[in-house]
Amino acid sequence: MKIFTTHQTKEIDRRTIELEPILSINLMERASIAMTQWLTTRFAPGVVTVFAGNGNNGGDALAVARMLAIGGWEVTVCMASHNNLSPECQINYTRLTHLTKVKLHLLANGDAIPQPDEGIVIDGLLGSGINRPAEGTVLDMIQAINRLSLQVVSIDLPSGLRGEDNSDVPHHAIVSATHTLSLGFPKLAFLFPENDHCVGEWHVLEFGLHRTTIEAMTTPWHLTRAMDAKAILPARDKFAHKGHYGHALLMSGSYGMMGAAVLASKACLKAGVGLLTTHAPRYGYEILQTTVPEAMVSIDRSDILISEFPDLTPYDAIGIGPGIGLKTNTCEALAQLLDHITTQRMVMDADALNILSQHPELLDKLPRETVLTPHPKEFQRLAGNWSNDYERLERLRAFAIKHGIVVVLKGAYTTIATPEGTCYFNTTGNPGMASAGSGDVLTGIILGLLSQKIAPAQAAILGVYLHGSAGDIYANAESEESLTANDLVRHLGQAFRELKNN
Ligand SMILES: NC(=O)C1=CN([C@@H]2O[C@H](COP(=O)(O)OP(=O)(O)OC[C@H]3O[C@@H](n4cnc5c(N)ncnc54)[C@H](O)[C@@H]3O)[C@@H](O)[C@H]2O)[C@@H](O)CC1
Ligand SMILES: [K+]
Repeated sequence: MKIFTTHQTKEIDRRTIELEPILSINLMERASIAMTQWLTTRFAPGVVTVFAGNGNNGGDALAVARMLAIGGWEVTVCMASHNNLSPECQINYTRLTHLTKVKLHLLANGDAIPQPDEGIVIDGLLGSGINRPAEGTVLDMIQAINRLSLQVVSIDLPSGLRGEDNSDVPHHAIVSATHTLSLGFPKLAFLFPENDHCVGEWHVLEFGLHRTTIEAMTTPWHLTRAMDAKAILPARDKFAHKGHYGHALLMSGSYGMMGAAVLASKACLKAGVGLLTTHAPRYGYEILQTTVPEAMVSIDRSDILISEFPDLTPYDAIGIGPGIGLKTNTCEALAQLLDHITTQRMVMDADALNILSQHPELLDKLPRETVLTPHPKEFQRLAGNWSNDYERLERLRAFAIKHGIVVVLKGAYTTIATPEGTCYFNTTGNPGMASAGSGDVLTGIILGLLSQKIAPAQAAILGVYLHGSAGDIYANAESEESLTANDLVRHLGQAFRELKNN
């Protein structure tokens, strides 16, 4: 699903009005009907306090207020004034004033800001038209809303929040919503951890924007829904043999860190690879042979770390990093590997990424479309610091473009950036997955998918989706708290099935 900028969304609104064609006021009515339907399926009729601004976000709010009043709700509306309204807001203001049972507070008349202690609040003060941090009366209303202990439903955006970059906006100048009803598309800002305090649960409401315009408009930002991940999943051939699904080489483990190699190996096998060879230090031999009997083991000359790599000819894809440590011999083996790799696809994680940040000259040797899977700290070591989430996203895109690689930045809404600078935000997963070994499992899954000749960016998108989905399946059945990396491996089968049946 595409994520557009606020500017693009306005253009889509405009083209819908022109090409459908539909009057702007009627498009607003359609959006307001979609929001009212959402509200009435979620809440029983009761008390609602509506805060409306003077632009089209306020127009939406006034239309929703009218529809709820007609539906039997007890409606109070609060506005700064009824002057300088946008044309659509003016029409909806007039329509609302015909309903005598709606209580209207105009702060310009000296009315106090209502302080309801029951029902729900609708926030339609500011939407995508915000052009400066909120101030004056609007800021007073935002702060009044935030002092209430009621559920707040924001129209399109929590008032005060911009669709993209919010680096100059203080938290106290944004409404803290319980739910945000995003019109047409999600906003980029919803996906940033720094906005978690204000966005609440967000929901995208469709209201019939112009299809062809949406299809033709390009954007670097996408959200991966089940149908997008499913489209990547290749069908399995009835006459396939194990060579069909590729031979993966996993280079993983060191003394005391063999668990990483076990988890990544298991995950790679569960992701459907044909054959797996795990290259590990000598001390890892028995561990791997007993815990992952399906994998072949290639033994390093070193007892305790990886210091070499096997002949690469048989392999379709290589995964390196989980638990390998940062010793000089291992760094040298990695540098050598990068000199010898030919057609193999590659995924690098954990200590392999730390080696890259210690030896940045190696970044130039990465084969095009190598997949790196850093968590934010690892990415910071690779690419430098950032001061806000928007800047972090820009840095991620720039880094992927500069080095011609696929970067998987892990976290809530794990973001996959391609060498072309396109970003895919994942929608599965839960906080229970921020635990030891979770990353090793992801590396194994992506390695398994790469071996099956799925293109690197697609393998990353699908792998991240399945990994999160396995976590969600477990958390729904058990709990987030008890989730361990092994649970992710165990539920990968169900994650595949759910995706196929979707
Ligand atoms: N084509 C349409 O009619 C549609 C518009 N939609 C709604 O329209 C909204 C955008 O409407 P607008 O572009 O009118 O913008 P807004 O309603 O977001 O706000 C614009 C008004 O607020 C003022 N303003 C900006 N920043 C301010 C600040 N910090 N403090 C105080 N006032 C400030 C502006 O000068 C302007 O008067 C969307 O968010 C959505 O809710 C939806 O109804 C969908 C269709
Ligand atoms: K709003």
